[in-house]
Amino acid sequence: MSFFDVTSSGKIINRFAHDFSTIDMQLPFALVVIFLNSMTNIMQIGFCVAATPYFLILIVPLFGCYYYLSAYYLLSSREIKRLDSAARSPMYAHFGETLNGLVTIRGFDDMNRFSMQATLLLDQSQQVLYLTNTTQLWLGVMLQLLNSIITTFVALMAVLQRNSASAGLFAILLNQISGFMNEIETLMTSICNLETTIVSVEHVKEYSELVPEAPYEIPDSKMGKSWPKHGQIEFQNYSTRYREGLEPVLSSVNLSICAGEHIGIVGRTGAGKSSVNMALFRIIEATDGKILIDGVDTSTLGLQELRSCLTIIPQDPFLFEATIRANLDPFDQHQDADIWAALDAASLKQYVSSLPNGLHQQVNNGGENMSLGQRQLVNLARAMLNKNTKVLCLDEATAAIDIETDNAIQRALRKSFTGCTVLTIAHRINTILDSDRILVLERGEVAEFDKPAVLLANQNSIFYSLVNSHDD
Ligand SMILES: Nc1ncnc2c1ncn2[C@@H]1O[C@H](COP(=O)(O)OP(=O)(O)OP(=O)(O)O)[C@@H](O)[C@H]1O
Repeated sequence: MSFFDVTSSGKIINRFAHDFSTIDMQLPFALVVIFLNSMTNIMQIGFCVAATPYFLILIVPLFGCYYYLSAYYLLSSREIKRLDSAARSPMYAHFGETLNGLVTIRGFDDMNRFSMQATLLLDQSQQVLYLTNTTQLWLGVMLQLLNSIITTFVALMAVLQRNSASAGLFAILLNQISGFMNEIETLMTSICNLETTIVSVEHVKEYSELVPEAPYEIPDSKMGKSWPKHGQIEFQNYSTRYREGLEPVLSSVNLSICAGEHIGIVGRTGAGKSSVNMALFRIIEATDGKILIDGVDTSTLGLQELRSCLTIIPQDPFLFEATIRANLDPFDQHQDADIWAALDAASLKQYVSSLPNGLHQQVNNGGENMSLGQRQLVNLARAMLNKNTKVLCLDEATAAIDIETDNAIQRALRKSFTGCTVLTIAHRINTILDSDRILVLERGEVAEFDKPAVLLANQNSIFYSLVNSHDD
């Protein structure tokens, strides 16, 4: 995930669009042109040398000049290619962001600003094309200059050798030299193109060497489908951070959560509440210590095995571009009756029944055609369908829902997930007051962890002050 944190979407689109198209379309073409032109050049040089051995005198300085010119040209063209790639990324990123935010942009009547910015970014990316064309023109002019010098040299030789060589032979030689120059020019441009297209190969290679997540599957894993049986969670001296070089977001956390316990997690913004879920699902890996679920160290499991056994309703509800049914049951494992029951428990039955296509109503990309609250409820219903889960994480899952529906959902959650270990990050503190224990986090450390009544009895506790500040 740290890769996506630090890499813009425009940069990724650029790699998959521009760099791949360069490798697919230009690279093979450049290779073929280089091969064909080299063969033609060798034959032409052979012919010229056979016609007059004086041509050999020209070859060494000629290649010296070509070498110097191509090295000089390549220095700039390589950098220009990099600039070209860098100038395209903001354009792609802007385009993607505009598509995602179309509704908001139209809502704020800000179309002009976005279209002007798009034009500006397009212009900026085209400026580099101008540089590419001018450097190529420069190379063409220099090569033509060399061509004229050599042609003049051969013509001079023809005058000097007018008594010993035939005019016809020199006419053929001059003709060959002009052809040779054209071929050399194409060859050099192709070598330079090859060098610059290699930058795209470099880019793709860089991505192919990124360090991947931990293995999805561990061969011969002995966990089986019944794990976890109880849902007991233990953090042992656990520390983690989002990326190398950043401060830890959880430090030396020691917690023991019993099977079936309901834990409310509170703390100020940025205290590390969501990071607990990230750590449980191994979206971020431990820098120290470990997490045990039913006595099994989660770092020894395959990611697929671990994540499919836990259930989360995240802060940002995620919906696929598919029907409501496919969103609730992506692997088509449940009967319609179970899906309706889950929708009923999540207070969504009435809404889905009122839709023209019911369960088969299409959901737009990211759930754009639903309100945030409805998206959260669909996520909730999806979790409720997964009755076998033993660990449920709720990350401010009902933040966008009105209080009445929230209360109904809290009741439904308790009913649907009896016997499950539930970790709830609460937006409304009253929804976690009846938890078995409350975990208060402060700057990534466990500040308090006890029964709500015990924490509320202590007027100096952070939880006490949080509850009272909410009452205000
Ligand atoms: N993707 C990320 N990359 C780097 N740092 C991050 C990332 N996500 C969160 N953090 C940092 O980690 C710390 C803990 O964040 P976390 O989201 O766990 O806090 P939180 O208590 O859930 O906050 P909130 O109540 O606002 O959701 C914060 O300082 C935050 O800036």
